[in-house]
Amino acid sequence: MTSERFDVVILGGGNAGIGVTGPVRRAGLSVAMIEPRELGGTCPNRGCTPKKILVAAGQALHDIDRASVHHIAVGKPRLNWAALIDREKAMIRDIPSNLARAMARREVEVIRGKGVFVAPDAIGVGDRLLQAKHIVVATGSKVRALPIPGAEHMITSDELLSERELPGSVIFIGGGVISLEFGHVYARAGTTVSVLEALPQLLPVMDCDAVAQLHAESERIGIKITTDVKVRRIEQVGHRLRVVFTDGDIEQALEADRVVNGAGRIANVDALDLAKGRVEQVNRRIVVDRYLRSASNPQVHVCGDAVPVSPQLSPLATYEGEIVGRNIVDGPRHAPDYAGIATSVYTVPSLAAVGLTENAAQQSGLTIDVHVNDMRDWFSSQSYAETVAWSKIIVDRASDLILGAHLVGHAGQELINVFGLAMKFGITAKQLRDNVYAYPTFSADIKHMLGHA
Ligand SMILES: Cc1cc2nc3c(=O)[nH]c(=O)nc-3n(C[C@H](O)[C@H](O)[C@H](O)COP(=O)(O)OP(=O)(O)OC[C@H]3O[C@@H](n4cnc5c(N)ncnc54)[C@H](O)[C@@H]3O)c2cc1C
Ligand SMILES: NC(=O)c1ccc[n+]([C@@H]2O[C@H](COP(=O)([O-])OP(=O)(O)OC[C@H]3O[C@@H](n4cnc5c(N)ncnc54)[C@H](O)[C@@H]3O)[C@@H](O)[C@H]2O)c1
Repeated sequence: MTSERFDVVILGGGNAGIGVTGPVRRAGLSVAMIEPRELGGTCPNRGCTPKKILVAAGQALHDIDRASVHHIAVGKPRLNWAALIDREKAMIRDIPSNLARAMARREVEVIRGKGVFVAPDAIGVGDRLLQAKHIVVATGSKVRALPIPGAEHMITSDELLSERELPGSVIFIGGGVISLEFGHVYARAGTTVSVLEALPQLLPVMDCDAVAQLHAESERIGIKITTDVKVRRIEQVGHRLRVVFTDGDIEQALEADRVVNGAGRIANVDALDLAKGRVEQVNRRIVVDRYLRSASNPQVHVCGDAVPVSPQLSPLATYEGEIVGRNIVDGPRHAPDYAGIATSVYTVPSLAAVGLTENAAQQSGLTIDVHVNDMRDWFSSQSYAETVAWSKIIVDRASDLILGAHLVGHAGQELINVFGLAMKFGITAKQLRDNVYAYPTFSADIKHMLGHA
């Protein structure tokens, strides 16, 4: 086997891998990208983008449900689920080929297959051997396997985005982002939805008061939520599935047409033969330094969901990819800064957040002001007949800087970026209050969310 030489070999053609290509190609380095599936990876093909198309349908059903508040009489909506899935697939169909053209324009050689380490500076893919000055692990994440009997009966978000038949009932194991986002769409479409969460709180990393708002709203639309449970096993019962779990000492069971593994995703690095690359891992997590390089082999860089220590978010994967690309070009100078990264749970209404939760802010030792508002009786909320409209903004009293913002409803998935911008560029609470906003908009309420100085 003759070896080919590249400056950079990237494993994975998702957001992270593609993010690397900009800086390294601008610097004129030769690049090979290895990808076995659709270019673009999870976000455009099996994640954010197709999911949001279903969420948009859920929003439409919500709006129809609220139509009577505006004195609009509508009949019971009928959702053609198969046609919705077809619309979703049609909308994302061209993304991989568009990205292939973009990679060709950047003169990145895309190689089809799965890459594995064969040496600290070499990757094998099919019958090719690629030697590289820099190797980038951008292989994303995969659903965390659950070690329970009957785990093989579970499906994942991949199937939820593809199945053309709307199930009558679904049990989600795990009360995280994926379960709640799909659970809201399904519940609005008429499916009976149950969520079983191991911890006392849904979305354990989010602000507990914000989660309480979303929890109540999820129950209002009919989702049955049980927290603090231990799932024991899954059994086939005819054409249905039964999930057996314990709630305290009491064994209980729920039955449904489908059971979904929504119990988290882990870095997808266990099939890479990391030992041959001299890449240290602990519990199947690559150990990285602050520049996103392997702690044991600095020729190897890691970005996106494959990084075990940063949130699994699509814009963050692109950002980390760009950081890795810049470090390859400039040497190890650029470390990621995760402050001010806004995120949203795309339920209807959404839960949007940036920065510290109140608990984390309390523990930071800073003196904080916490502005909490139930905004349901504000004019903007009433105009749009919002069912929930809630905000918590946390401000550092000494510097007047925003430490965290948590919004449920009230266009939070858009407004959160204003708070993210403020956090990143040091805009104070006073400056946010002093800004003149277009009126009437949800953004104009930012002034009032911050209370009076
Ligand atoms: C259902 C769902 C919804 C989501 N919604 C959102 C959202 O709304 N907002 C948000 O910010 N994030 C969302 N995410 C998370 C987001 O999709 C990921 O954080 C992001 O796609 C990660 O990008 P990545 O490049 O690190 O990994 P990926 O996009 O997964 O790319 C990794 C690529 O590596 C390839 N690969 C694997 N093994 C090898 C190998 N051995 N050799 C070569 N290539 C290999 C894979 O085929 C894959 O294409 C969602 C995720 C899911 C599952
Ligand atoms: N809107 C978005 O930005 C978005 C959307 C979807 C996914 N994502 C990303 O994908 C990642 C994976 O999503 P996810 O929803 O699978 O994970 P998650 O980490 O959001 O939630 C997993 C949940 O499952 C619970 N859990 C774990 N083991 C369990 C068990 N045995 N029984 C019951 N509950 C259990 C956890 O306590 C947690 O609440 C997220 O962390 C997120 O970063 C982001």
